[in-house]
Amino acid sequence: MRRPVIAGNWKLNKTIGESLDLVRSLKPLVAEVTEVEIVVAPVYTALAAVAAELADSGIRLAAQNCYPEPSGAFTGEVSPALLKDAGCSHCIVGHSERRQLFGETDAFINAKTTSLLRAGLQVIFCIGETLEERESGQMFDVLSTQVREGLKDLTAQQMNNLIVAYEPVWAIGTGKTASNEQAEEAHAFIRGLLQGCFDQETAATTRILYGGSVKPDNVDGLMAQDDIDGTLVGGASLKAEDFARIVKFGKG
Ligand SMILES: O=C(CO)COP(=O)(O)O
Repeated sequence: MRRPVIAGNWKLNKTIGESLDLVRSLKPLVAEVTEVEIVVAPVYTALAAVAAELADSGIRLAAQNCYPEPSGAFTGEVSPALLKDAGCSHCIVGHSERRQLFGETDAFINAKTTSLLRAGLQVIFCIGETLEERESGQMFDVLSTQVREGLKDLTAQQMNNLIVAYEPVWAIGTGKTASNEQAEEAHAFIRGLLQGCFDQETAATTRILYGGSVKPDNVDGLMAQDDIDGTLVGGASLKAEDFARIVKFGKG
């Protein structure tokens, strides 16, 4: 049984005060939900304040990025241990915005993933193809490379602390969600890749989230798919009511 995960990636949005307002609104709306792992990812500067606000809730805290080195002359960077110190249990890596805007490679994402796992954090590992890659028939090759290179040298045991997020780049922030069938096809393929890289049990137990224009009105169909174990939500996670509805998927 894979426990569903609904994660909100707030990206570069919200002051500390606005972040606190959002979690204060969210907490009572999802207080009864126990069967879903709920995660929110504010900006770095709001992490510690949000962690304190979440202490009496089951909602978990993620960072949106990290740097793989533990300390040293890396101006402007934040290590996994410092994220843990700020109250994070999770960290997102490999988001397409970081791959595209900041030139992050699979090798760098692999270094971050390894470092986070060593520090005892849960990793939300993002992959996904662009529209051009999909339309030119490269989607499966792209996903395969991202999985193989990004998860290189990890053990099956480490995979217990890793969640994959499939986010087709063409569906992010565009309002164009992948159809249920398109998403399921990619998720089933990714599960097959995990079996090839690790073993059958790892493939069967790893949660694979879908991300890209997830909204209250499309989450139920996505979550009804066999290989979709949760969602990574951008825009709709910035409104407490919308995010709470997504957390309560399938309950109309
Ligand atoms: O990138 C995303 C989550 O990481 C998805 O963003 P949107 O839900 O705004 O499309």
